[in-house]
Amino acid sequence: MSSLEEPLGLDNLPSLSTIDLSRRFSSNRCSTSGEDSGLGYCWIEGKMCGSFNGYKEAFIWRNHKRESTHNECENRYPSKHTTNHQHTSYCNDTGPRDITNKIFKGMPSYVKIVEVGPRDGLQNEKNMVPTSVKIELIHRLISSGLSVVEATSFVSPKWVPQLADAKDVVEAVKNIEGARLPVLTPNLKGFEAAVAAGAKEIAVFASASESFSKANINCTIEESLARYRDVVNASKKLNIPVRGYVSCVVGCPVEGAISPSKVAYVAKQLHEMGCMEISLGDTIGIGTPGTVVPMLEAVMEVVPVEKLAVHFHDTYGQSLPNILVSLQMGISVVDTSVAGLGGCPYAKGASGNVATEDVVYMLNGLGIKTNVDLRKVLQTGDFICKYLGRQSGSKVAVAYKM
Ligand SMILES: CC(C)(COP(=O)([O-])OP(=O)([O-])OC[C@H]1O[C@@H](n2cnc3c(N)ncnc32)[C@H](O)[C@@H]1OP(=O)([O-])[O-])[C@@H](O)C(=O)NCCC(=O)NCCSC(=O)C[C@@](C)(O)CC(=O)[O-]
Repeated sequence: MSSLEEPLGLDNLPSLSTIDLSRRFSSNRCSTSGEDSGLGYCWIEGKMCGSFNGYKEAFIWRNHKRESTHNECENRYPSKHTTNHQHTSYCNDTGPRDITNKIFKGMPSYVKIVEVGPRDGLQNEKNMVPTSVKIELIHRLISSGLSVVEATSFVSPKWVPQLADAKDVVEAVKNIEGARLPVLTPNLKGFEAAVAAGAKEIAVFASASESFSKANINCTIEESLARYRDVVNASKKLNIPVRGYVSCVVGCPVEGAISPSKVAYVAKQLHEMGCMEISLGDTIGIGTPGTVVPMLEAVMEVVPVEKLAVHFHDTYGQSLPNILVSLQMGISVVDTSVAGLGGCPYAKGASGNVATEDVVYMLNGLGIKTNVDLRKVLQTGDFICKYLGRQSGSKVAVAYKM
């Protein structure tokens, strides 16, 4: 192995001050006078210049269409649905600088990471993970700087025995400060149990696929929405925030492709009933930017972008590009799972969620803040992988260990 191929040690992990310098200054746009390059913030020997465009100025893909009609060049932007489109067909007057600006313009300056490892990550484990290990995992994740850690689910223990200790987990972590610890609840029974245990935030989970809804929660989409209305109404009385999930946003293990309009419909229902955030889950990880972009476009027509989160499973290794296009479309909340743990017991073949370590690494490289300490997440991933006796699903963790 040459020295170039050797993995970086933790002390040498790429950061703004290393990789960004080469990229951000290649266009010579950032000066010490603070000229805003439009690329976001630039670093010169540790000092920031320029400013990041907030997500309010997000680069919404459908605006491209609108913009291009006023534009002198029809081919300026890639067409959203044509797969045979040549992505290099920019106008002659568009230089690399403009292209770079377009790529980075809508990116948020801060991304909230919602860590779902203790719930989505552990719900599919073959062997029961002891409650004490789950509690330790949650503590370590919070110490890594993660401000939202989904702790467990109050679902039927007959359906998901791995999380049958939900009450004990919540009772042990409910007073931890500095982080929010939502739990999943499929119905009022789960909601009441969660509240009794001390949960201060919950999540409900609907599906854009009728078949998956039946397999996962034993009811139709409409029945689930009716249940969730009851749960949200009950939570409003207690001032408990509710997150809403939509699963199978690109495809379903039974039905195959799911149309963006179905996803938009369920997301709108959850939003209108009062869910404060809607997380869009590619449950079986089959999406690519080619399918994720039209799905997000449809949802963004009916739910404000600042209320949206993305939740990718990495079955086909598409999570990072999917997250990147989501950020370009203005989304600033991303669900991840430490060490890439995860999978849904009712979605055969679904592999783990995108690894927290890999997302933090990418966001660090983009100069996007997360407040998450990559070193500590890597150590936390190491802790849980050692316990489970398996290699991490995080590429960054594997590279670091090589
Ligand atoms: C929804 C039910 C309960 C319906 O299950 P059911 O069998 O139709 O419900 P039921 O009302 O007939 O009750 C059956 C038994 O469960 C009990 N029960 C009923 N509710 C609860 C509860 N809340 N907590 C504890 N126990 C409960 C109930 O009391 C009864 O007990 P019994 O009388 O037989 O002893 C069941 O299907 C279930 O628990 N499903 C959850 C499955 C699950 O957690 N799947 C993984 C979620 S991951 C996901 O959806 C995707 C996501 C969010 O990660 C995003 C992505 O990845 O894309």
